Amino acid sequence: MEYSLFCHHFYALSISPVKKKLGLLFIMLLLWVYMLYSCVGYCATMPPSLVVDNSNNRAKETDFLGKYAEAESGRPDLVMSKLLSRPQSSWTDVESDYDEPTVRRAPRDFSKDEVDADRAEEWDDGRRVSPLSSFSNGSGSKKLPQAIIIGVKKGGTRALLEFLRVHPDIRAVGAEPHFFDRNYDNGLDWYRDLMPKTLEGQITMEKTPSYFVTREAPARIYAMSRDTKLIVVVRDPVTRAISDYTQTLSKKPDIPTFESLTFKNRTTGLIDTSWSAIQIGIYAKHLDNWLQFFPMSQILFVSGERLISDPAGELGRVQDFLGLKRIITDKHFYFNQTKGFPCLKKAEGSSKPHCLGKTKGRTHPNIDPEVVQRLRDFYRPFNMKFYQMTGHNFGWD
Ligand SMILES: Nc1ncnc2c1ncn2[C@@H]1O[C@H](COP(=O)(O)OS(=O)(=O)O)[C@@H](OP(=O)(O)O)[C@H]1O
Repeated sequence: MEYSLFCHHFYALSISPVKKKLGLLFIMLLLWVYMLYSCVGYCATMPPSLVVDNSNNRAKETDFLGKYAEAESGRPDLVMSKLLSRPQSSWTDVESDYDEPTVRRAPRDFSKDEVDADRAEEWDDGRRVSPLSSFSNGSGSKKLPQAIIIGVKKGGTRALLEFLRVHPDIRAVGAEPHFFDRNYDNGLDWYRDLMPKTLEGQITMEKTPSYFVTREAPARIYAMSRDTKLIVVVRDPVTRAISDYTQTLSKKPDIPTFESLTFKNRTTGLIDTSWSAIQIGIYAKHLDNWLQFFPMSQILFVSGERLISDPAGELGRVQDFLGLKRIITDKHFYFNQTKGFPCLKKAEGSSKPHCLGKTKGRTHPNIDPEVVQRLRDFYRPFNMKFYQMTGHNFGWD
């Protein structure tokens, strides 16, 4: 009897309007908390706006430069003049996506404004960080990068960064900051703010392939930290040039043929070295610029070809160079027949296989073999010099 009375009361209470409202409120609260949670997570993964008021940063930067010049009593004038000069690419205007209106552009440069779109697509490839992982990213602090992939454009830099991100001791910014070429005036605080948070012992990284051909980049990186480790992914300069051209062609189908752009004068066979696609591949010249500031031991050259044929092997060298345990091994890769490239079995922050996007691994147009041969002849002495400088034969000849 008592039992049935209790049951009756309990039943009445459990379906009472008050209980129902409370239940509804509780669900709404849960939903609200989840939405807030998601929003925080999303915001935490957004890169800070590239358009900032940098007046404050500028002051800090000047202060930093002053301190730097004092400390660098060896060659402060050289460093200061390099640091304070306007960004320019080495040699002539090598990087085509540079959009500073005061900087002269190479006359036959067709790739203006195209590169970031390419990279943004690659970065925003559906592997958005979940709210949960954003919360786990809450600890730690943002640091300036200790290692940077400085080049080369179309070398395989995105593949290398995406592979490295699998390592638990590497945290990298996905988008290209272009700090040491285009955004230097924004100051180091701006740059640091772009970086993901890291815990003690984790390495912060970024990649901006145009640094390798930017005259001011070595001095500026040196000024940030002379201990910065530099990584350059190099690829056969002829294939690299064709890859570069293919990218431009995909955005601007009306540009002249590769063959006509290659020569200043087709009859004399004079190569147009003012064309950025050609100029970037003269690695020895650009490297010279870096060696004014960094010892060879601080620069690692990754073979773009081997990054495709043996990604684990190249990643092993990179992990050693960064002083990290070899965690990324051949177990992390599989060869995707459809893509025609190695892909990750599990990408960072995901349990799914991951190949790079469609802007990586494009089909190249057929180029007149005579022109290809002429380019091979053109690059040979520069390649030899580069092999000598690096002590490594990349086998392009
Ligand atoms: N695993 C994997 N998947 C896809 N693509 C790969 C991979 N490894 C290297 N590559 C080569 O990377 C080339 C693009 O180089 P980058 O990422 O340095 O280009 S960019 O400068 O950032 O635009 C790209 O050049 P193209 O083949 O000419 O498109 C690829 O050949």
